[in-house]
Amino acid sequence: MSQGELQTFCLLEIEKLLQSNGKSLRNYAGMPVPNNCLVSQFSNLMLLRELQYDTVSLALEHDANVLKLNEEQKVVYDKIIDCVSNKRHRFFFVYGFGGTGKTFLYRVLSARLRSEKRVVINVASSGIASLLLPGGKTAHSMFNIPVELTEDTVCRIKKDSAKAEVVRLADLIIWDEALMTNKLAFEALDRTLRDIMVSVSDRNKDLPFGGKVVVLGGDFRQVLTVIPKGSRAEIVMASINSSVLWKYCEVLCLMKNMRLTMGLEQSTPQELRSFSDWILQIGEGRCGTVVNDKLFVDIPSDLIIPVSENPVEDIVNTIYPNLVQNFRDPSFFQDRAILALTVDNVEEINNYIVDLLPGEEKNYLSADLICGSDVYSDVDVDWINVEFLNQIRYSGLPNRSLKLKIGVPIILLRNIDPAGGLCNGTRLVVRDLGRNVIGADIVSSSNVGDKVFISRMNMIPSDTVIPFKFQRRQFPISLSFAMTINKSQGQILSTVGLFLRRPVFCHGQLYVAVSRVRNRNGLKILLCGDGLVDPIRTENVVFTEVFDKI
Ligand SMILES: Nc1ncnc2c1ncn2[C@@H]1O[C@H](COP(=O)(O)OP(=O)(O)OP(=O)(O)O)[C@@H](O)[C@H]1O
Repeated sequence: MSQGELQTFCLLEIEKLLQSNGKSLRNYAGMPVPNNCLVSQFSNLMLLRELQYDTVSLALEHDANVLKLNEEQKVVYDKIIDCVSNKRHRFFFVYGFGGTGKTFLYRVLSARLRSEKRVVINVASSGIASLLLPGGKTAHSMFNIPVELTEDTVCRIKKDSAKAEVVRLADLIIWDEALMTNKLAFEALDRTLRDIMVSVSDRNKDLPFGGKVVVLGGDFRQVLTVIPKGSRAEIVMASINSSVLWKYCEVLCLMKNMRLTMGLEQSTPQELRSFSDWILQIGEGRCGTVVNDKLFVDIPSDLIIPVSENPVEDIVNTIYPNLVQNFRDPSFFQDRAILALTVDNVEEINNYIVDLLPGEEKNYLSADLICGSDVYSDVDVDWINVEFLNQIRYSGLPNRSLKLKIGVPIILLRNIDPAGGLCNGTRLVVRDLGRNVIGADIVSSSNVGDKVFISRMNMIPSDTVIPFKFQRRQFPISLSFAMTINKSQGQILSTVGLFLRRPVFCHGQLYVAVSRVRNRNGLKILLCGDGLVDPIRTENVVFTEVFDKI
């Protein structure tokens, strides 16, 4: 690479990082900008990367792992490979609960096709799930899917761009955790692919996903796409199996739990099987008693945490025993968490624990401001003062006030650098509390042990429930002694405490919570509330109609 090329390459990388934080090199006086003549040459880097896999090592990886596929995985593998090899356009949904080996299967498929110099696009609905896929990206960043979706939305991919070229060449598109995404996003991708693929054959404009082989994966028992304040019908109607595309889809089921074999040091196969069956029954609403149209599940007594006068203290003592002594051990927080239903419950537990811990506390405050206040004709913006903005709290947005100490575990709330393992959902432990940066060690997903620095960023929530846009400048993190059940989706932990101050209220929440552990010994549940609470049973919410359309 010449000096000029090297400079353009570096500037493009810096520009990408800045743009993901809402800034550009052009915002900084005196900073050079990438040389336009060289930019087009580099934009094809994406394609180069897709074609530069080490085919020999991938072939070896494939040959070793394809032999390990179980019978049902092999059926799915053969079907997909057959479609790709014979250029038969198909749309599949791989339906299997956590641990049935969906990711393992995607890895074998990707290794096989990439070893043959074919292009595979691996994406996932969440950043944390994308890290598990080889060369994985979030679907929104790969396909430039707009945040606000309507029935006419298309992805922002120009037909003559390098990205369009990668998409055109792709032999297989895999999209994991598909049920976390609104069906409108898949419909936007479908329209975009038809449009892009017309240049290959006119026929493609009439084929689903422009004639590509598309594999979505997920588990209908889990929490479905989140619609703020959405009704049951709205949530069910927003999932992919309510889409016009679903009629083209072939569902491929995986039922054998491959993760079971990994918890064998601590449980017998029978114990693991019966625990796994109990979880599945919860997920499908097949166990419990119906009282006044509500489904209640009995919790085995050995899973229950007895409640005293201070339930927060009870669950903290159970899940984080000898907290003050263990607090300096970096592995102590790595594999355990308390799960709660609401942001308020999560905050109550996090603040309780951080106050218990030794060390100097630093309180980082956000800077909040309303965006474009003159454009809200239907909102009286005069009463939206800074104090009011400071009080806004909801899932996914860091708090106005962030109380931290060295050694506390935190979770990222934004995708900062997916390639470096810094995604929405990555867990870290704080090592340095600077004025403008926080130093931390990664303790979950890929890149465990890496030391990273996190700076403040501007965040503009896209929540339609708030009738105006505002910006919060804060570190994109929150404490993670406790997290919401929805946030825990996709994470596997060894010790989980489920804190139910009120029963679950949405499809999949109880299932997701109880299925985060590797085996039964790792799960404890605390039932409490202001009114009368049955100490051994809790409500389960399952939108059974979602299974009717599979
Ligand atoms: N055929 C197989 N042979 C050996 N190990 C396997 C096989 N299939 C899956 N596994 C292992 O079982 C574990 C669970 O598999 P995997 O993570 O692929 O499941 P999953 O369905 O993607 O789960 P989740 O939805 O929770 O991410 C992994 O450690 C994986 O390596």
